[in-house]
Amino acid sequence: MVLFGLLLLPVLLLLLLYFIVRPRPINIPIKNRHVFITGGSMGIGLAIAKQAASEGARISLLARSVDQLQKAKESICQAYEVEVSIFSADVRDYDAVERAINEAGSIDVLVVNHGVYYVEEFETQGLDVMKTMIDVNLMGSFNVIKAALPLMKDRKDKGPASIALMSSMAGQVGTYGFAAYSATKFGLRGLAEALQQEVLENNIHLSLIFPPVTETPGFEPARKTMPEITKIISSTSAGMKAEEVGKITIQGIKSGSFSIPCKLDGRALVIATAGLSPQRCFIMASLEVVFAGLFRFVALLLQWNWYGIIEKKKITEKKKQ
Ligand SMILES: NC(=O)C1=CN([C@@H]2O[C@H](COP(=O)(O)OP(=O)(O)OC[C@H]3O[C@@H](n4cnc5c(N)ncnc54)[C@H](OP(=O)(O)O)[C@@H]3O)[C@@H](O)[C@H]2O)C=CC1
Ligand SMILES: CCCCCCCCCCCCCCCC(=O)[C@@H](N)CO
Repeated sequence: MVLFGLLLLPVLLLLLLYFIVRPRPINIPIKNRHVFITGGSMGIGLAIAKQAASEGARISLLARSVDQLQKAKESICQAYEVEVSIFSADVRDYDAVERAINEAGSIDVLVVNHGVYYVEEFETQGLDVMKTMIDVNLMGSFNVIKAALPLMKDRKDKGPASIALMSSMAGQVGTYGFAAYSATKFGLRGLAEALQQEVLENNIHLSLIFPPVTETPGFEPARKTMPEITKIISSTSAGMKAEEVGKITIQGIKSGSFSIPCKLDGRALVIATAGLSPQRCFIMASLEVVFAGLFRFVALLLQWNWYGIIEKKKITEKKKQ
């Protein structure tokens, strides 16, 4: 009897969530569709492009450097028989972005991946550097989506479409040395949550990807200048290769996930920071409901650990002075 009761509760929870999760689950096809990737000329963006190409998508890449775009196109065309178009534009320049997108034609999957990161304590980082991150990462994403949305709504096949935004684990938890960067990535979450409510009727589905530190051309210089404390805290989650993040991104987009973690600890972080984000998968929704308290506890343990590290470092720094 007790056993029956114990089994009934989870079954009821699963059943209830199965019916109430909104938006409803969706699958977004990639094959033969037009995938437009900003920051697609290298790093994570190029890895996403290659994964999409391997699944038979038509690819468009946008970035600034024509040289780098050309190289990216060649490396994709060498490996896969797909159409690749390249567009040189700065995401901060709305007119240039609009021209590129209009030329590329109606988009089925828009991956807003471009981004810059300069890691430094708030006090020493210049306002100009902070503004650059906000302009590129945040306003640049607004520019791209603003320019693409009318065309996306007008797409011919009316099949499920995707807007995927590249956030970061630093967009789920504020991280030492990442004040401005974290702000831009947290900002993307607000954008995605709000926009999802507006474009669902157009069969457009939002995704946010949350990678840990990833080996890319852009990360090399960032690692060199990173504060010691940032290195320690960010290594809480092991680093990844761009190719792995590329695969997971396309997989996540296809399965219509709103939040796309990149590893198991990333999945735990999604649960710990679920808030009022949509969750389409009733099984994940059940895990969130059941494990919310436990993961909050783990989060508090992590904060205990991080603040301990910071305190120790500051004491040894003072002794050196
Ligand atoms: N690497 C990491 O550790 C992590 C990265 N991320 C995020 O993933 C995304 C990609 O990062 P990653 O691959 O490392 O970056 P890279 O620096 O390796 O590549 C960045 C890409 O964005 C383009 N880009 C940069 N600025 C602009 C601009 N103003 N206008 C148009 N395109 C631009 C670059 O081309 P060009 O310079 O020619 O314009 C390039 O194609 C970013 O949003 C980043 O924040 C998230 C978590 C971890
Ligand atoms: C409850 C479960 C907790 C799971 C562990 C949480 C670990 C958080 C670590 C934060 C790391 C942030 C790295 C961002 C790197 C980045 O975005 C790059 N652009 C930087 O160069």
